[in-house]
Amino acid sequence: MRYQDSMARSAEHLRAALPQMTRQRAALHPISYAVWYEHVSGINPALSHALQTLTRDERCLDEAQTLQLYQDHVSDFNARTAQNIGDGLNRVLDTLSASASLAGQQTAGFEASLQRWVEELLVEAVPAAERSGQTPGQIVQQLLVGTQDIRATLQTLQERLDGSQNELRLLREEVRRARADALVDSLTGLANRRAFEQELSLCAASRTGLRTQHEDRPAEDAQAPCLVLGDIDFFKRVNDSFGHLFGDHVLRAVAQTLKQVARGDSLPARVGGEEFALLLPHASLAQAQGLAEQMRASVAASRIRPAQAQPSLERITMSMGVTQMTPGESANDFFERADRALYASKRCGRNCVTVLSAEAA
Ligand SMILES: Nc1nc2c(ncn2[C@@H]2O[C@H](COP(=O)(O)OP(=O)(O)OP(=O)(O)O)[C@@H](O)[C@H]2O)c(=O)[nH]1
Repeated sequence: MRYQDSMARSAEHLRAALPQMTRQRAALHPISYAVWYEHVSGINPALSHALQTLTRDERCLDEAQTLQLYQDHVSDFNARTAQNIGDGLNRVLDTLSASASLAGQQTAGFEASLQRWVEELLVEAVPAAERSGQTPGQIVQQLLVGTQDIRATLQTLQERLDGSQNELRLLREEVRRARADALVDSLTGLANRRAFEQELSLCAASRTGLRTQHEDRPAEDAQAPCLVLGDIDFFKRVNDSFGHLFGDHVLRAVAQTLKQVARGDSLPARVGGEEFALLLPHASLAQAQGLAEQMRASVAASRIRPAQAQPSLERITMSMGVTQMTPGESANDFFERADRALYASKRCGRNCVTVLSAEAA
């Protein structure tokens, strides 16, 4: 077995790993848990060496580097085990928490028994004094001092257990936050690709079993999942001309616009470097097209500029693709059609919206 640490030791490693993991660009998920767990526990020197090289000079690991480290150095660590580490952490916490509380109860029980013994011993003290040659007062005194010592020790133990429980609560909170962070894009605060894919799968799952009445001609639906994909035009040029930091600023501004366009039940997400999505679980194609057009126009009308006026900067624009899921369609096919619609907009000169229905595809 690869991991032979006790539960207490595992919790210690995870506790050491979490703060380091949260400083990286890569989100927290079972693969990054696996990489950082192996590093902090010191069981994988080759991995530690590679990881330290990549994070030298305060550099942060991104998704691709984390995945590469995992593939290169955590070879016999399969995805299932990785998932177990994430889930297992909570089990470790539960067990530790239960042990701490049980020890607390046992301590209280022991203290009650001790009190009872002391009382019984006091009844026996006079005959015992006769045998030992000590006065009853001396024996009672010894018992009292001994009891106080034990009580003080128990008190210290109880305080330590309380402290541990507090630490466990904090650790649990960190894990909860880390889990939530794993679904959020750290640059824009939008749902990330993972969260988006989860939601997309749910949409597809909710439609399995549905079949079109006319198999050869999928009907448009007034309330089916629709997808709007948007990609910033010539973003490389923006980065190259005004720097990566300004590029990041543009990404945040576009994300903000997407949030404003999103409706109550829709999911705005950043699904790639400069690619965004708006997943609408229940909409008509015309409604999705309307939102895509609103998004395109808002970005084109916005005045996203670097701090110093840059007359050479053209306005930022986006190309958009829109489609609707057909009954029983896979998430992949649905996404690919939206992507084809988006690239049709790029080919048509950018800064426009293309709608591609399954019928037309
Ligand atoms: N600033 C910044 N740039 C990023 C980020 N992620 C990806 N990019 C950049 O996005 C650019 C994408 O460029 P391309 O895929 O060539 O596309 P484009 O220049 O937008 O051209 P078209 O899509 O064809 O209009 C690359 O320069 C990436 O480095 C990020 O998080 N921040």
